[in-house]
Amino acid sequence: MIFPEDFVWGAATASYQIEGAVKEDGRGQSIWDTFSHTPGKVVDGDTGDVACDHYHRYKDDIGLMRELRLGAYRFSIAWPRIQPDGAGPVNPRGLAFYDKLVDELLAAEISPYATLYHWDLPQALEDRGGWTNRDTAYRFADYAAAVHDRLGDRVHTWATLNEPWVSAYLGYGNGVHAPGRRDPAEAMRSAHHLLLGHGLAARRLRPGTVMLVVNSAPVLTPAQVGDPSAVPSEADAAAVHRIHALLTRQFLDPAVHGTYPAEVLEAAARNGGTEHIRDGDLALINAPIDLIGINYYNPCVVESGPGLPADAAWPGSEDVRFAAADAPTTAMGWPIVPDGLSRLLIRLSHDYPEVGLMVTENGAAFDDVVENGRVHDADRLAYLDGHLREVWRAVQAGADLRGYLVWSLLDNFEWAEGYRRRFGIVHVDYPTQTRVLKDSALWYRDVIARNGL
Ligand SMILES: N=[N+]=NCCCCNC(=O)[C@@H]1[C@H]2[C@H](O)[C@@H](O)[C@H](O)[C@@H](CO)[C@@H]12
Repeated sequence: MIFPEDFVWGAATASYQIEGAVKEDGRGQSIWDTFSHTPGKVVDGDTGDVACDHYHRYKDDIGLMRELRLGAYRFSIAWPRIQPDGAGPVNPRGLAFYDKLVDELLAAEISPYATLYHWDLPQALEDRGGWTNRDTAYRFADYAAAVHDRLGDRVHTWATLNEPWVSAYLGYGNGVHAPGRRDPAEAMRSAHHLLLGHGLAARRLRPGTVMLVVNSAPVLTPAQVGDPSAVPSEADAAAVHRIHALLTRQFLDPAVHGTYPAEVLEAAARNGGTEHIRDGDLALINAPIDLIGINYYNPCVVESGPGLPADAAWPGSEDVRFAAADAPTTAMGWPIVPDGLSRLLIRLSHDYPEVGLMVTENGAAFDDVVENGRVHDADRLAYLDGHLREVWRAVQAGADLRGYLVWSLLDNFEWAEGYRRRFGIVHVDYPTQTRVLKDSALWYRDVIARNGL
């Protein structure tokens, strides 16, 4: 299975998950600093205070990327390093870190892909309402412009947001993520303002290549997981349609087509109203973009039935029951369904033919053991192999798929799960900060070398 000649192979990380140095060089506090230091929010009371100490070790980490022959490295920029209070003058020492990071990547012949927002909102903006406050969208656009002014001569691929669904519905809906608020109306307002920020920022990142990165999944009934030809009941088909609208179309329809699905407008009307959606907003959100970044881990399995009554993560899903998949699971409890990725990519390439696609995250957490300086992570290697075969199938089926970025380069701070969940193809021993290439990394290096499986 050989991929197109210009297919991009890479890896992805995010600032709060790997950098550490949370008080260094003028960095301001983010909502994840606040959240992780709030007792009970993160497993084992873990925080991103040190993480992988990438802020100080980035040159060695880029050396590992070069050893793996990565063509691209997707990282995120910590807004609180650039504008400690989320607005106003740029902090030169904060920007200087990313300036050096980019130069080191280019010297290693690795293309820098920068994500502007991977969840570490400046706390000062949250103190003024965060993403429930429309003004935050405008602050985000100013921040994006300031970073692009400095790095845009060398960074040519930009992601505005990482997974606005997670930011809105886990941050403001069920409170599992920072800032830990639990209000479905606030979650829906936040989703809209995140999209507004995306649209405003996208216009200020040209002439770069601009993408919106979403967590997406094929929404399937239990029967469809193993049998794509299974025909759902009318009620189950309605449940599938609704969740696909809430999870994926809520973000891609506005961004690519300048429209909201009726299901989203109805859910908003029943959860706080739609006053926050002002005339002209959809035109602002619908800024031209080049790529959709797809973060895929597992399918979303649903059927009709009593919904999760107070689950503010899914307002508008009252008559949908989330079901288990008949499949093995990763250490996160997420079902392993490789063909879910090809089914998703082919569906999205049909629904949004105007834009290209890139797999911007795909990977798996499994418990790792270091033995004799090696990590034989056969489960992770099998997960990646199986999913890459599906990526290849999607390309063969005609999807305009530009590349694949594995999540993640390094074991890192896995949000509310802390450090106990390891997604890296490179093992990190946190007490010593020693890096070890796992078997999956050695395998991935060979995949890149032969441009295929
Ligand atoms: N209800 N519910 N649904 C929960 C769906 C959440 C899916 N999680 C992701 O996609 C996150 C993405 C993130 O970019 C990265 O920063 C995370 O480390 C990985 C691994 O967790 C994935």
